[in-house]
Amino acid sequence: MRYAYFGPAGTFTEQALLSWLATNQVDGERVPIATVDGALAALRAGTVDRAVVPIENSVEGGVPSTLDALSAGDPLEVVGEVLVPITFVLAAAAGVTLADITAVGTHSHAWAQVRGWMSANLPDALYVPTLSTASAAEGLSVGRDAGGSVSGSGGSGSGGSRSGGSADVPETASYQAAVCAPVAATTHGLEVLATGIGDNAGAVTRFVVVARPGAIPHPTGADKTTVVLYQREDRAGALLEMLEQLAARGINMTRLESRPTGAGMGSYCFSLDFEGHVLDERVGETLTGLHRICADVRFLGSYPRADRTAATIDDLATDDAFLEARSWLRSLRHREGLT
Ligand SMILES: O=C(O)C(=O)Cc1ccccc1
Repeated sequence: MRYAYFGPAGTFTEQALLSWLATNQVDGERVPIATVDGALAALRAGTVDRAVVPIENSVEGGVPSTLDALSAGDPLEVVGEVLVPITFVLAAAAGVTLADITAVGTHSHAWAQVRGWMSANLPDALYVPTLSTASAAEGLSVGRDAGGSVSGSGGSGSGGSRSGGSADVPETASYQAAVCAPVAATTHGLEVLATGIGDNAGAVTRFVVVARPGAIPHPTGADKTTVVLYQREDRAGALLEMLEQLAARGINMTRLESRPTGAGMGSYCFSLDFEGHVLDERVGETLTGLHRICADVRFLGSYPRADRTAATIDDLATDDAFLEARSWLRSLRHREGLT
């Protein structure tokens, strides 16, 4: 199976993919793609079988590019999730010291998680955004000068290419250090100037394994479902009405985000994860309720939880409770001679 991942090699996303392959004891070809959009586009185009992308961080919250790319375009479905503890290092070419650093390159989510360390240790350093943490490290590696700009013919930097490699590092990039995973520093022959520079030692990022429709895994009892809800009209209580559909069936929500639809100021959709599988009765009833009251419900998959924590199901929300209630209604109608 071919797995696209948000690359290049050495990203946290590659670590997520490696962890997924090891946990599931499967082999897979790893295909690095420099953007989340690009990885999902390759999946939609059928050049890969799965795509692994970051969706949520315990410090920074949702990853907008992923949420938006899943919400629009040809349908895709999440078939698994992976949790990766995040440890950042500050890496630079050999010989560079903290005193030499005037600018630091990294992914925006990484920068947001090292702000405290930066303001204590490199308060004047400029932030240079890069497509990923590993591409920041790549920009400092052999074949480039110490300023992170392209030397010789290695990479055009002119954009256009969406696949891995160096095309995402602009020729004008100018930074002397990268915030990246320890493995990215090693891969690109960089020296580590500081380790554990994240402001939150327990930071975890959640990655999803995405497939084209038709690959939903069977229920395990410890599953999550992801949907995007579009409200019918902007009016008081619309979000509450949607969430009531979950609450009334005893469903625990694990993520909720509002995202602009792009249709105009104030037009939002809601991206959410909740416990349970589409084959669970309480989830099925919730989805039919949401379908009834929403303008659109985009189903984005049911999949086993990475932490394998079984869903907490109230006695009144078990499959048996729903089936018993449904058979009660059937017999009532039958008794009345209506069916
Ligand atoms: O840039 C990377 O390495 C990624 O995989 C995205 C990311 C960035 C920062 C924290 C977690 C994931």
